[in-house]
Amino acid sequence: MYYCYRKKRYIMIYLANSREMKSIDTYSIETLGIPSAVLMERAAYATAVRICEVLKDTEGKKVIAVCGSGNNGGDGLAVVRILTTMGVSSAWYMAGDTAKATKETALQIKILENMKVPRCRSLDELTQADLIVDAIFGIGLTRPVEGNFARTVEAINRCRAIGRAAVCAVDIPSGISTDTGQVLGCAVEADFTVTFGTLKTGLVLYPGACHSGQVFVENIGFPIEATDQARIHTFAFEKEDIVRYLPKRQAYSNKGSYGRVLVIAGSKNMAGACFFSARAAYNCGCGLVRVFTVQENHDVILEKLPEAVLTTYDSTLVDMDLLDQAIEWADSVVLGPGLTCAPYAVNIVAYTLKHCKVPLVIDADGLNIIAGNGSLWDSVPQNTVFTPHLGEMSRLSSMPVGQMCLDLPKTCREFAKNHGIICVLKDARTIVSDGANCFINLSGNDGMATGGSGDVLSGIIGGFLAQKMDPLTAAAFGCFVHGLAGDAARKEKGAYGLLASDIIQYMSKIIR
Ligand SMILES: NC(=O)C1=CN([C@@H]2O[C@H](COP(=O)(O)OP(=O)(O)OC[C@H]3O[C@@H](n4cnc5c(N)ncnc54)[C@H](O)[C@@H]3O)[C@@H](O)[C@H]2O)[C@@H](O)CC1
Ligand SMILES: Nc1ncnc2c1ncn2[C@@H]1O[C@H](COP(=O)(O)OP(=O)(O)O)[C@@H](O)[C@H]1O
Ligand SMILES: [K+]
Repeated sequence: MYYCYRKKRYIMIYLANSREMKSIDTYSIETLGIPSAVLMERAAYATAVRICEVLKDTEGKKVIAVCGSGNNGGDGLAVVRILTTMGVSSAWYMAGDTAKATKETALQIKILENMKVPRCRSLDELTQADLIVDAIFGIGLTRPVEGNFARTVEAINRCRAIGRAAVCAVDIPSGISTDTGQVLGCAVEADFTVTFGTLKTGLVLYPGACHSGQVFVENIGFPIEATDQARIHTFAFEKEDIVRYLPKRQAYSNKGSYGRVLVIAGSKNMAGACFFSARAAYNCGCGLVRVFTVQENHDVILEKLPEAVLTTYDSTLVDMDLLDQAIEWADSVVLGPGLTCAPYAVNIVAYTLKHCKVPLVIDADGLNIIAGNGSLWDSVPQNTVFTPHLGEMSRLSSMPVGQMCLDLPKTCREFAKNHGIICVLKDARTIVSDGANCFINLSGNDGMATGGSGDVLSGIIGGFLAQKMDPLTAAAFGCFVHGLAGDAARKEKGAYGLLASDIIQYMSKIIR
């Protein structure tokens, strides 16, 4: 859960990487002249207030801050001073070398020494804490945590694991990469994180999101122009964005006004994929959906989705004229769910890629067919939306899943850039990129790891594309709506029994 201070100007949530965050910091301090100590004071004050809120009654409670020698450590030391002045019993432990302290951190040490605030000399003393402040590393972490630092991180985690102390991470849990959310060596597990200025990508990407606990984003006085000049390129939708981005309905309109989606999907014994995709496209407001599928699916689709227009084919002899007419008719095309990789399906994919002039979403077997037939890349239209899960992405890019996971935003962005497409890299935190900007989807839950869930997503994206949304927005916004519908379904049905059809059903609670 993320608590952001209300933004005055920005729509969507901004997610900074370490370079962008440092740029905001440096610009505020060096160009605008805001003293570093002022920012540090506000950061520490905001953290101290959150700590008091979490501790509720601070009487008899003890807080110990574990600090590095960088400015993250400086924040931690200032937290100890502020808590002390608030009457909270507090102490500090230096995990870093004081001789290497930054000027701001050295100043904080000096003040604590002048105030005679107790300093812990051994990690064993951490067991006396009711709350540990993790201020070893922030956005300045550059390499794996090892040696004494690793032992310190482990000591903090031990205190938490035995239920002795709660842990508050300052800015980001120490050991979590600000850019990728990966654990560099080892990392602190926090109950909550107080982060400054803006969310960081490492706080929302897994496993960083699990290490961060509840995240509070605090305004510490970075001016808006400092954020603007940093050119943050990663965003996330939030609930308030739904009304802003949803295609508008007009009283003076008809079904032709909201676009026509062609769903090329399904095969013998795979009727569900076309049903899910087609139904989801209807549910996001498009005017007409045509399903292009094998003749064996005729009756079941008509029964399950009588609203759909049907074009069926004989898979032993696909009539490409029928396919051509269907493509001509459409305002957007969804290609691939449940299609199989049979030779006739390869022909359908090849024909569609070559002749489709409207926005296209390629999913599931559409992706597998391209992965298995490299020459098809030549006919993929620019800005086509690809929706691979990690396995499909591995087939498409020949990159092992483990390697992709080291930096999912980079994997997604580079794939999109290299191929001139929009990539929707589906995972617990789906990433969407056009090769330049990235969206990280913050909605959704593990109940959605269920058959057909991806078919629903491709239908939603196709539905928004038909309503003239630009492909990047349709892809990112589609993921957000899909996840919110999954969250609403989970709330009422729980995670275990959640089915793809529930996601479709709950869509109408999200977009109305
Ligand atoms: N300018 C300021 O005064 C502000 C600083 N802020 C805080 O400052 C933090 C960033 O401070 P810094 O840039 O000093 O960076 P950090 O305090 O995150 O730490 C960087 C230091 O640790 C070293 N280091 C990196 N990885 C290491 C590893 N694995 N093992 C051992 N040493 C390692 C680096 O060489 C560097 O000396 C933010 O996260 C935030 O908490 C905020 O309070 C905002 C204002
Ligand atoms: N743990 C999770 N948290 C959030 N979303 C998830 C999670 N697991 C799966 N999803 C979402 O569910 C969908 C699954 O898609 P996909 O793997 O293609 O399923 P299928 O092939 O069964 O249709 C994706 O949109 C993915 O982001
Ligand atoms: K930290």
